[in-house]
Amino acid sequence: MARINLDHIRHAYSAKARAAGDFALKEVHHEWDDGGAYALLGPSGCGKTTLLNIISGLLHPSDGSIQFDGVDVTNLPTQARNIAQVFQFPVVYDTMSVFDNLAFPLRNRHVAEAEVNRRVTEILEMIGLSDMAHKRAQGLTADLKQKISLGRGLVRSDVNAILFDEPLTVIDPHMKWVLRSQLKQLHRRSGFTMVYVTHDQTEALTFADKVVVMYDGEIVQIGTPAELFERPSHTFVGYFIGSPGMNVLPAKVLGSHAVIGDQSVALPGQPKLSGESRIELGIRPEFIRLGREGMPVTISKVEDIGRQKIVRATFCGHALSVVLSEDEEVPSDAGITFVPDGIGIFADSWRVGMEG
Ligand SMILES: Nc1ncnc2c1ncn2[C@@H]1O[C@H](COP(=O)(O)OP(=O)(O)OP(=O)(O)O)[C@@H](O)[C@H]1O
Repeated sequence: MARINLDHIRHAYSAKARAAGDFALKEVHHEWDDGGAYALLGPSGCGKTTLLNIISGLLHPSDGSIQFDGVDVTNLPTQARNIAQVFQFPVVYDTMSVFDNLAFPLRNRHVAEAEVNRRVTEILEMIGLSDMAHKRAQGLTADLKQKISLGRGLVRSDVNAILFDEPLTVIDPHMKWVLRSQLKQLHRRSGFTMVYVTHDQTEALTFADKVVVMYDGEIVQIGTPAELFERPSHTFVGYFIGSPGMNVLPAKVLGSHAVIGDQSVALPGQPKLSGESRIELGIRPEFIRLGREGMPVTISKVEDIGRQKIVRATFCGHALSVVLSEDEEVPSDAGITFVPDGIGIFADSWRVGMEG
């Protein structure tokens, strides 16, 4: 396993790139822990695959360098980086049995046959393919073939890292859930450094210890699922993580109050602003209380989603969502209050600190 250092990495697909906007991946400078489970999460086109390909060696970054355990691998091809990869679509040897497909990376490295047997049997068990061990891969369905690809990615125990690029796309929804939990368990048991690309927040939040949220070519936050939920660093994180996402309301700040329309909201401290142009107040729907008192809102819809209700409303002319538990009532003449600790102030999209 290895610690991964991304040292001032940037990438542009055009050699003429100059301005920040020309870079598909803006500067990334981070150290990822040995044995960490990281998910790269973000919408299509935000640069996840570009970053993953730089780690795997499929792509040479325009600037910066990458180290595994302090060894510079920037100029090493994929084969020399000692990594395992699982792609979005299955890569299997059709003429081989399921067992031999998994054994291939081990036999290739001259691992003793007893150890091959032990590892392959363990992984087959984990991915639920023990019964098919001696069946030929040819003719199997796409999701069974993808399980073989996953198994092959997991079978070696001497890799620097395992990289997964949207590996569950072709797996049916129930199996997706099972495999995700098994991958998490395997990570706990094995301590592999794992990097997992996805645009699905459930997949990222269940798999990873640390979620790397990317937006428009930039890493906007690296945090535990709880940190992303409780203290999003950027309005995009607030909006992208959570369902519904964080409410983002244009605001003015006066000392330790925020003014939204004709309403004044007490803040947990005084935001440290320095002349930014766009100020917003962010609050998650879970941190808004709805009752007979408080600031006036106009409710447009109440959605029942089982153990919770989502109330859609308008507050000072802005759309707002509130999450209530199923037994909470929704008064006809409702008012809202914000839980102070759930409030964040964002200047030009980035969270600002507060004093006091
Ligand atoms: N080979 C390429 N040549 C030129 N531009 C590219 C190339 N590959 C990716 N891009 C551009 O770089 C940006 C980042 O793409 P990337 O594939 O890394 O995003 P992504 O987050 O992985 O998206 P997706 O989830 O759709 O795969 C996008 O604007 C994309 O159009």
